[in-house]
Amino acid sequence: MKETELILPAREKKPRENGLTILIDNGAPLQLFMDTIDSSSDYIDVIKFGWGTSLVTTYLERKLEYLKNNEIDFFFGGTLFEKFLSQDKIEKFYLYCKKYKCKYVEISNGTLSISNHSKAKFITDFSREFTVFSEVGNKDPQTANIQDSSEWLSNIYEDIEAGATKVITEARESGTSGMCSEDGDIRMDIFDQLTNSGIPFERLIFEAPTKKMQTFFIQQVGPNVNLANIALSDVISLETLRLGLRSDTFHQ
Ligand SMILES: O=C(O)[C@H](CS(=O)(=O)O)OP(=O)(O)O
Repeated sequence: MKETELILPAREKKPRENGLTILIDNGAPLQLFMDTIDSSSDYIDVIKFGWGTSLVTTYLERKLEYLKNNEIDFFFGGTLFEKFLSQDKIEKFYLYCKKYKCKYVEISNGTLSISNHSKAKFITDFSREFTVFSEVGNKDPQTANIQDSSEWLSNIYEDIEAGATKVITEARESGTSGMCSEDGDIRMDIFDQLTNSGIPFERLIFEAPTKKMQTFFIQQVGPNVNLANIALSDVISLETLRLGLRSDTFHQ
């Protein structure tokens, strides 16, 4: 960032624990991927290869090499974990993560119908060898709608207890389920419950694919809120929101 006399919010330098920006790669072409990193690596902490895209991505190894050279971490989307689990092949998922030298693993139950308790057992198992990001919330809007805020809270506690380093709140790539209503509004019952719970925000990562969601979390939690499912094209835009350099958060 350029030096000026402006007074702006402090941001931890990388590698940081708070204020993480986690991008979602939904299968971007290699050149676009590398250009994004070249232009903005100071503002990218982790890249998630969304759902099962890592299986289909031709240049996965080259992307991983590029991330390593730029000190950016990565993980595979939780849906991939769920896919292996649905076919009773968790050992193969473990080997897949080892093969690609993953440091992080996402453990979720947003699509596959397993209890949070079962999910928590996998969190414990995987946390012996990986840093686990768990995910809470359902991808199906109808199922998500009937998950009340106390269920969210107890699931988050259970995940942390089981060994999750941070817990991701579901919103999908579209921001239309999990912690969001179908029209993209954040469910305030869940957010308020989280705020009142005393769980440090550092332990949470909010999926926030839209500017509206990013603005909300920056306003409510602060510039160093952890945000995920950020599009490759939104890195600089998000950083300016964090810094109060855009109208939406100008008066923070
Ligand atoms: O949970 C997510 O945010 C993503 C993306 S989407 O829900 O498929 O749009 O899934 P994941 O498997 O965690 O990448």
